[in-house]
Amino acid sequence: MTACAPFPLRRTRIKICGLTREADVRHAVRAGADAIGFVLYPASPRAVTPMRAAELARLLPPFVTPVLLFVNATPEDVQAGLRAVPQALLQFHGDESPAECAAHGRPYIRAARVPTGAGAAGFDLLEYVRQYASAQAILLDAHVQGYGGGGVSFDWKAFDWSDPLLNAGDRLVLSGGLTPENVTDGVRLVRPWGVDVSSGVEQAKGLKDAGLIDRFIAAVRQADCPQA
Ligand SMILES: O=C(O)c1ccccc1N[C@@H]1O[C@H](COP(=O)(O)O)[C@@H](O)[C@H]1O
Repeated sequence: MTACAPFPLRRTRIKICGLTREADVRHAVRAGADAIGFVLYPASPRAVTPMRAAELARLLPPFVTPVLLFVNATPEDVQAGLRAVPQALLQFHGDESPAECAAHGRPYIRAARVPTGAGAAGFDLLEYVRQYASAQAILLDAHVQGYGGGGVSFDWKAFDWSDPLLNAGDRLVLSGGLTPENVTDGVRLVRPWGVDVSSGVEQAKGLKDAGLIDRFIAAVRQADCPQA
């Protein structure tokens, strides 16, 4: 773990997503993850059932948040997830409208799918942030084929992160293709409230790699330390 003197000025929150195994959940928590995501999207290679998400969520100690990820799920499916993991935060990664996201009366994370390459510059992120005013967090993912978890980044330099309207309320979560190698730069540039990673800490889809998790978290902590 990187040491900062006298202490980090901020502590970027870390969510690790797409866990399917007990050992991975235990390791992510020991390593310092703040939130653990379970994918309740049957088409994902990382999908778990609500019952399996509940088994894994039972391993979480206090102050580590379970997150249930959905893609265009029916309200009944979201409710089934919440019955299984009642303390969960919701994450909507599909085409859900603000009203659909808010309909469950629960805090939720809304994933914005930012076009890759030069397309990012044409994406009105400020308008998106305004549209989802009821979201507890706006997660910035790259728009890939499928709905996410693609290990692809968008051009972080396409936006003015110093715009107080964009970064208002400390609710941005940087995601999409983060790895132990690029996350320090991403955090230093965007200064998000949190980061979310799936592919970048995996040995195979749904199977996390303890060494990569350790390196990822150390790299985030490095970004939290004031630069010399
Ligand atoms: O992980 C998935 O399979 C997934 C499926 C559908 C929507 C989102 C999904 N994962 C989320 O995508 C982002 C970026 O992931 P990656 O780090 O680029 O692999 C992240 O929020 C995952 O939680």
